[in-house]
Amino acid sequence: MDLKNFIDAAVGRKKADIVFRNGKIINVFTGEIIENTLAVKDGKILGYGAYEGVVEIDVKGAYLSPGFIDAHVHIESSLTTPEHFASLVVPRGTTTVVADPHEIANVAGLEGIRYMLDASEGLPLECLFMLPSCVPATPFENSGAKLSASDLVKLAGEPRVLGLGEMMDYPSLIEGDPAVLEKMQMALDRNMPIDGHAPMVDRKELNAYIGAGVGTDHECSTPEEMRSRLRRGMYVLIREGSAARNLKNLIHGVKLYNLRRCAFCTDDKQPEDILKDGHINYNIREAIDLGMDPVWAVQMATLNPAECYHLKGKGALAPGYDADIVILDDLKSIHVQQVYKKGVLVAEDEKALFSQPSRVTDAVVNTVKVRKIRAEDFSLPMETDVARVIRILPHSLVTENAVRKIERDENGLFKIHPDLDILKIAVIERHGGKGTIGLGLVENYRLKGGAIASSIGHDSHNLIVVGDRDEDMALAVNSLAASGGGISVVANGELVGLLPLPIGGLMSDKPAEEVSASLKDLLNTAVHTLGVNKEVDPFMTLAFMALPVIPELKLTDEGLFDVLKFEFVDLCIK
Ligand code: HPA
Ligand SMILES: [Mn+2]
Repeated sequence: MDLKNFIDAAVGRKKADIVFRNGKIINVFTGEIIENTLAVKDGKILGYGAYEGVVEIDVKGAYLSPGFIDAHVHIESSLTTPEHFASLVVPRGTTTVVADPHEIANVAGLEGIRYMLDASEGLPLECLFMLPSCVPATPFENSGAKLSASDLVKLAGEPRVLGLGEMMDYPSLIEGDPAVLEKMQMALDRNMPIDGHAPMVDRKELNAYIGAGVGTDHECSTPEEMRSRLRRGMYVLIREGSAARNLKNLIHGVKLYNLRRCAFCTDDKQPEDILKDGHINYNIREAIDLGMDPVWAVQMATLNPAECYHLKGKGALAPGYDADIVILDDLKSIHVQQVYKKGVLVAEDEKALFSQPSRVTDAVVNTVKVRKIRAEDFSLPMETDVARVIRILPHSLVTENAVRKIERDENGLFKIHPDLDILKIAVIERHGGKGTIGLGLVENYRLKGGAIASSIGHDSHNLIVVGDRDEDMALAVNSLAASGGGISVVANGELVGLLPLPIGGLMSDKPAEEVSASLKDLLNTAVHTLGVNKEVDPFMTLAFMALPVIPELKLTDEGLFDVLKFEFVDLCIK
């Protein structure tokens, strides 16, 4: 910033670049809403007062808010590249995100993270990154990369790298695992923030976890869990996404005294949910609808995450701060009229005024490396007719470890029974490694007469397929492998739906609206042609079926995993 220019404009010796007149300015430092003129110079806020500007904008009584900040997001979960993700969220008021690229990192390692840095360069959405601390998420799966402290440190100096990403392997941290402590030390030595992920951890283990340097948690699901973290000085990121929705349960846990340590995040939000409901503006609106003071809600989306991640000059409309400004109709609808990024108009009436095509590198395409899968790969010999079945729960990432009687054919192989809602599920290693295939059984998905496959399988992103016909399962997998990854639907031997996700097997290079429309078509096909249970999001459910850190029973490419016992278990019960 040119100091002389700023000072001349601030004292009025020179004109401001832009002046916003007749606005209600939301002051997140004092909680006031101040009717005044707001002035901007060289992309910075000059402040309030009787300014004249080269450009004068009469906002006619609208509210002026600092740009919204998503405190924790996996951009890849939007199924779109950073360029198209920006076009999706900026018009809804989000001007900065703190992103954890562990999805693409599990597929393409450091080159995957570099891709996210390059693809987000120069966008009106400021994408700041946390280095993924758990790649792979656990030792019980085969990912496309393994990242140690000596790997991560190579990116620690990047200007838009903030800190260390969600420390999901909290058992190893609490046990003092040397490799985990080395990653922690790398961040601590650089005074970098460290994100947490520690559902149900409490008491002395939580003291150890926080005292070692972990500063945030977005996995709280109850006010008690929230309180236990706030009491220990942690920031609590209240999550409202497509997969996990904790806002309603937690928002009343935000009190005047702990407000400053509370922020909003989305974690994982699919394009159609962002198009339908919004992004961080949705979190703000929901909080206000549930009775929260509007300025509190705005502060949780602006100043608090900025302070949490040491984002100097962000999160408020104050002298010298970035002119990231969101113009709102009112403090009820939180409808966004216009968005300014560093003083430049970048969105109006929920439409982006910029367009940056996807910039893709070789490191993140052709990442599905798997042999041709055959129907017989899914034949399932069963020693007994009692099995451990993954029972899917509606609108949840948690599954139940159910014991069920199953049918076997004359050769002792698992046989689909028309009256039993028990399907085969498989996880296939696809990074060109061991080619391992984990086989299991799943209940309450309710698919009939086909198969669904996906290359989104948190966090190792191996291929996941569910079905009641082996040939269709093979066709579903081979179809998405041929498109470099994606989501495929097969019914009665025919491929009836395919959403290519050629970037890492996770993201499309197409605009969000197109991706959303394709996903909606696939969803309709899954429900209406294959009869998949409407209560479960067929693709999101599959996406988390291989994540062995969320209870109770999950499946990785190495086999069936009891998350509570934290060990592999047999499919058959003898
Ligand atoms: N979202 C995406 N990836 C994850 C999550 C999550 O909530 N938890 C562990 N890996
Ligand atoms: Mn993930």
